[in-house]
Amino acid sequence: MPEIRVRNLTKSFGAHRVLDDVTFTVRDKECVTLLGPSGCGKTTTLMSIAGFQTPDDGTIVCGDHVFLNAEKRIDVPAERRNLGIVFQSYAVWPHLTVAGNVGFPLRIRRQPKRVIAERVAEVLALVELDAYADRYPYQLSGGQQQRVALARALAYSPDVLLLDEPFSNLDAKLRERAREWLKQLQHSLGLTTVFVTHDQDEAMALSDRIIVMSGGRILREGTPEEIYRAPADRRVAEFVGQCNFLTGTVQADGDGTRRLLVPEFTDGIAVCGKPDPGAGPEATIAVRPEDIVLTTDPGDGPEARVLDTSYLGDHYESQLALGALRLIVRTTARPAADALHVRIPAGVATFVH
Ligand SMILES: Nc1ncnc2c1ncn2[C@@H]1O[C@H](COP(=O)(O)OP(=O)(O)OP(=O)(O)O)[C@@H](O)[C@H]1O
Repeated sequence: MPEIRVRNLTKSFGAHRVLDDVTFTVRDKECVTLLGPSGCGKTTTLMSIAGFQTPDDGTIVCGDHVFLNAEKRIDVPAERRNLGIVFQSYAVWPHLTVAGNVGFPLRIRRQPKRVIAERVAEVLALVELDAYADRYPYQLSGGQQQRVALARALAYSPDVLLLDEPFSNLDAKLRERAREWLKQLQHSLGLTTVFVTHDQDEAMALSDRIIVMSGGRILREGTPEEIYRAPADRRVAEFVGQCNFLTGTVQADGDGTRRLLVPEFTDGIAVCGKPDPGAGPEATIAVRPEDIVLTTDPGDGPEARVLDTSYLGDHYESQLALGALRLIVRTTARPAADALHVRIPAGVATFVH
C-alpha cells in the first residue's frame, strides 16, 4: 500500500481559514487518526485527500500519484484516486441486498459477473457477513450496516482507506467491538488508513499514530503513548484524557533536572523531558490524575483535603484541595478522609506550552 504525503494544505471558506498549513505523512500500512474537537478541520482534511474538497494551497501525493498540486493546478477527480471511503452515516443503499451493495462499485467498473460474485464473497467473509449476503439493510443492525459499507469500500481493493467517524452512530458496546474488529482487519490487510474521530478512546485504541488538530492546525503528532505521556501542548493534554496543570517558576538543578516551584510544594516538582519551557522563568506542567500518589506519610509531601470522591468501577476519582490549588487524583483504593499527603513522583510531570 502507498504512503500519503500531505503538505502545506490551506483552505478558507470566505474569511474563515479552516486549514492552516497542514502537513503530515501516513506511512505504508499505518493507521493514522486525525483527532480534535468539532470544527477543527479533520473532515476537510480527509475530504481533501478523498478529492471532495479542493484546498486553496498545498500538495497531496499518494505513492507516486499526485492527487493535488494547487500551484500546478493538478486536482485528480475523486473517482480516479482509488480510495475506499466510509462515512459517518450508514451509506448503504436500502433497495439493494448486502451482496448488491458490496458488488455495486465493481458493477460500475464493468467487471464480469463471475469476478463480482467471487470478490463479493471474499470481502463479505472478511467482514464476517457471508451469511447475510441476501439480506436487505433494514434486516441488519447498525454495526452490521456499517460493516457492509466497509465491505463495499474494500470491494475494489482500494490503495488507501479513509474513514470518517464510521462508528459514531453505534452504541458504546457495539462501538468497542467494531473498533477491535476494524483494527484486526486493518492490520491483517496492511491497509494504509486515515481515520477521523473526535473520540479520544477510539483514537488511542485504533491508531499507530495520532494527529491532534485544533483551529485548522496540527498541534501534536505522535504515537498514542507519546500524545498521552508528553502532550507538549496544553490543549492536547486537555483533549486527550484528564490533566492537572500547575504553573510556577523553573529551577534548574546541578544535575540537569528541572523543578517547578509552586507555593504548595515546598521542594518543587521534578519535571522530565521536553519541550523546554523556554527562556522565561515561568512555566506550566501537566500531571495526569493517575500519576499522583496519595500517602499518609507527612514526609511525602503537602497535606491535602478531599473535597469529593466518585467511585467509577475500576478506580476512584477525587478532587483534592491543597490550599487554593485543586487537583484531580485517580486511585485504585478510596483515599483516606484525613491525614492525606500528596506526592508527585519524579518523571511524571511534563512541560506544556
Ligand atoms: N462548505 C463549507 N462552507 C463554509 N464553512 C465550512 C464548509 N465546510 C466546513 N466548513 C467549516 O470549516 C470548519 C472545519 O470543518 P470540518 O468539517 O473539517 O471540521 P471537523 O473537525 O471535521 O468537525 P466535526 O467533528 O464537527 O465534523 C468548520 O468551522 C466548518 O464550519
